[in-house]
Amino acid sequence: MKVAIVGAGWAGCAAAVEATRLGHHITVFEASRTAGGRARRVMASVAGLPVALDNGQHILIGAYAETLRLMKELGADESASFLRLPLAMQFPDGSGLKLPDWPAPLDAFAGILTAGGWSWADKLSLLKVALGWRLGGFACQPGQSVSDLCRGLTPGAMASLIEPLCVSALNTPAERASGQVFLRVMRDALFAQGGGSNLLLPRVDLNALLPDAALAWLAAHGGLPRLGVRVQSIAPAGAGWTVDGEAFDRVVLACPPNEAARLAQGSGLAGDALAGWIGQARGLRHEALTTVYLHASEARLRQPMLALPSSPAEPAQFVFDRGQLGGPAGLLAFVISASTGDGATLTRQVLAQAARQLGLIDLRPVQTIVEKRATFACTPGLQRPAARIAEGLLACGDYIAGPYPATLEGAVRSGLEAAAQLH
Ligand SMILES: O=c1ccn([C@@H]2O[C@H](COP(=O)(O)OP(=O)(O)O[C@H]3O[C@@H]([C@H](O)CO)[C@H](O)[C@H]3O)[C@@H](O)[C@H]2O)c(=O)[nH]1
Repeated sequence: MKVAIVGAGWAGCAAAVEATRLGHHITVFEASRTAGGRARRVMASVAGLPVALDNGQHILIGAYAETLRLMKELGADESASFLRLPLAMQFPDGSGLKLPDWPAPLDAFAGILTAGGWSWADKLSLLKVALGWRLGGFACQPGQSVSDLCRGLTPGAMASLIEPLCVSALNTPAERASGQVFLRVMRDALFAQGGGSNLLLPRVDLNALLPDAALAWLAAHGGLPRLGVRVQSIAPAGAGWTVDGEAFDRVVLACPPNEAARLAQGSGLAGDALAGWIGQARGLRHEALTTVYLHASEARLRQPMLALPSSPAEPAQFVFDRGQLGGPAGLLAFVISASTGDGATLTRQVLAQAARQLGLIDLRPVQTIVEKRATFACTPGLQRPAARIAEGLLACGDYIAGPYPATLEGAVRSGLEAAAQLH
């Protein structure tokens, strides 16, 4: 079939590659001049030299099987692309969780028992709550928040593990984050088999991880990536659809939910199902994510990634040493998940946080990137739109109904699923 894919973020790239592999003829329409969407390369300059940053620091975990499989299929070498480490969430003073390289779930239990800086009350409360989640099959009521799930935990265990894990994985603070989705992440991150809990820290920029290879693969397999083309309208036409007047058998909307809703609404189709889909897509709330890049040539962290104690005045929850991850020495990426406020204020706050918590007083701002609609707010009981919008019209993206929060794996899986539904 002749298929149009609107959007070349990670979901659109996955859909396009998989659909081509299944024998369809693909045209990708991407509004921007580059692929990657909300997980893309941004060029900057450090000490007068060009350097590739990311619009947001991302990490993957070993359980992201579909993303890793697709990257491999596109020719990526995992060890060149990522630094793979056992799961650790350690703070600058060395406190926090570090899993030994043991089989799950022994690694998680041993990691909790040996965590530095935690009191016995913290450890026992975590073991008890984690055991309860495991015995309950990592399930809870849809309306429960992460804070609801953690009522038995000490404030120390909340502050040093659950809150940073929750805000980094769901980009939503624990008190308003979905307990169901969080438990799925915990199951995969802390109790997965075969290296599933490993952290995969990118050594290359986000475009080099997947989107560039996907577009090159598509071009080599007869696909037509059209960059810099923002689709204005789609419309049903016989058994198929048109995209800006051009005929296709099927259309996959791989653009963000508000844009997918714009195109679906403008298609002229009517009906309760379509109105319901548009309502759900437009009803999603979003969370921002800010990455503050700072540099000082002699700055080096004790580990490539550290958790940071955070508060409204010291907003970064994590810092990554890009110098240990293939970037220039001394380049640090401070991540503020679920961020609020403007870039200038956040940069000032992070400079002060880095000086106080890391003793780094010579850091200079490189670039601050505020992604205002970085992810959907992953709240309890959230009804996410389905992949099928109407006959012959599908959607994919990190926001489509699925077990994961807004992650690269969620986006990729949704793209693969849309391709599988093309019949
Ligand atoms: O009219 C339009 C509007 C937008 N686009 C392009 O669509 C692309 C959408 O990609 P993206 O927003 O990146 O969404 P996707 O679901 O593929 O993947 C994201 O999920 C997150 C994940 O949640 C972790 O943060 C990840 O960052 C992304 O991979 C985009 O390129 C728009 O320019 C269009 O073509 N036409």
